[in-house]
Amino acid sequence: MSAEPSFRQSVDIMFNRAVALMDLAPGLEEKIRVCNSTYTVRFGVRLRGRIHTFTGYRSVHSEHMEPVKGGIRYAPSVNQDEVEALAALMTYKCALVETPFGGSKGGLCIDPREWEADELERITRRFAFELIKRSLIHPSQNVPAPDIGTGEREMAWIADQFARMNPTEIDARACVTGKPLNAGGIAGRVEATGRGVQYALREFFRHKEAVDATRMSPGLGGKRVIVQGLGNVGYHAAKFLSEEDGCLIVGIAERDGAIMDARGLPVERVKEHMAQTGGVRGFPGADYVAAGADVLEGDCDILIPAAFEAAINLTNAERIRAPLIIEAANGPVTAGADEMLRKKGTVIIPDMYANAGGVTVSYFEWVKNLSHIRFGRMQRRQEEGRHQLLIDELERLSKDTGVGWQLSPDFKERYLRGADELELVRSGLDDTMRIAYQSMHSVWTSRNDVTDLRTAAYIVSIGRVASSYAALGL
Ligand SMILES: NC(=O)c1ccc[n+]([C@@H]2O[C@H](COP(=O)([O-])OP(=O)(O)OC[C@H]3O[C@@H](n4cnc5c(N)ncnc54)[C@H](O)[C@@H]3O)[C@@H](O)[C@H]2O)c1
Repeated sequence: MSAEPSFRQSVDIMFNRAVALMDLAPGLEEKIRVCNSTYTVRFGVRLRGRIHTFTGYRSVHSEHMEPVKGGIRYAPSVNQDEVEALAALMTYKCALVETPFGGSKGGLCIDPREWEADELERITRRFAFELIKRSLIHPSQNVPAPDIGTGEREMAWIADQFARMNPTEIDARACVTGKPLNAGGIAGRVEATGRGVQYALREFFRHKEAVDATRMSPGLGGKRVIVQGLGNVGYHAAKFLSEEDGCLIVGIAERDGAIMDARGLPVERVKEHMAQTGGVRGFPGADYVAAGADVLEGDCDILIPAAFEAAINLTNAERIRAPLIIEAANGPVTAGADEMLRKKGTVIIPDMYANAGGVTVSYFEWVKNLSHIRFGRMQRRQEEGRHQLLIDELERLSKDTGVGWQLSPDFKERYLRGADELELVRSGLDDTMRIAYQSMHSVWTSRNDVTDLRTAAYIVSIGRVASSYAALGL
């Protein structure tokens, strides 16, 4: 059995498979594939009576559109290969869901659980300082977002650091997305990636050819799901899926092991248990398995790896039983495992599509910051006016024709209320996930030489990046 390629090589292998089926201008393939630049910084922060040196990265994969976009990850294992792979995936993801960004990604080698909040704030501000002074954080150049180990809190610190260093920049808040609502964030960003996974699955199950390929019944009802990682993405995906009629979360794998319950796990209570105890072990009423990764091989309909890359690899791919895998994490299936699974007939909904909900809503947040107005604030009055006209007309018709019907007060109230920001964000996300799926699906089902969704997704994305280069020049 051959050794696993690195994460970066894995992404390139998948890219090359798609490019072989495309007719790109000579040399363009290489220009699209390579990472434009990666900045490495080592900086010191005085903490706990001594200087601690930290290593961070910000990689820019493609600037065919600017700003470039991609999260900042805090984990001890962060390295250049990883951020470059993640930055490349960002380029393809943004192209697939048509957010007008190039791809980037950053990371800091740190275990955030080892530091107090005030220490993390100092480390984050210092890291942000290094990136801001090189325009690697900037509203029109490079816009980070949360990833593993970071969230709203870190994004608020970064935004504030940028504002302090650029006091006259009116668009300062647009330098980063995933901020808290009261610091320029947008409703629905925290849940966005998990919500996107739910919308992606709903759309997948609407297409007969897709469902047939999994040999499952249509719809999400009755589906048994196993999730790996109950962090931001995994928790929201599991929670929203458990709210779908008849869909059961039968297994959750976390750092400290996994829990199983064929009757369905109550996701919010599991999350509360994790917050109190630090893990899933000891969750009442569920079976506990110490070797958490084994649960990925369990009997289920949908497997959702939502923790980290290479979770499904050459050592376990053959034993994966789920007919459908949706890659909520980035790169959870290695190139070798991907090949094995394709041969077995497992359908994989690829990461660049499956977890694109995050960057989609980040795009909405960035637009909101640049326009300096909450979504729905102006539309609401306008909508109310139009809805009132319709209601008046219906009531007049009812009177004139003598047909005795009336709109219920409850209907009027709901109809007149107008959309709020969360509804607008969710509907924009749903539209995006549907349209992106359809673009991938039509390549998958219309070409005999394309046998999987990942290759189809790459073909759509690479084609769009290539068109940008053709329009702009290099
Ligand atoms: N946050 C986003 O908006 C976003 C967007 C797109 C993609 N992603 C991708 O989704 C994945 C998860 O990101 P996140 O933001 O949810 O991170 P997170 O830090 O919030 O959650 C990660 C979870 O995985 C768990 N975990 C760690 N090691 C594990 C192990 N060995 N087995 C099982 N669980 C383990 C952690 O305990 C944690 O609960 C990453 O690949 C990330 O790049 C995140």
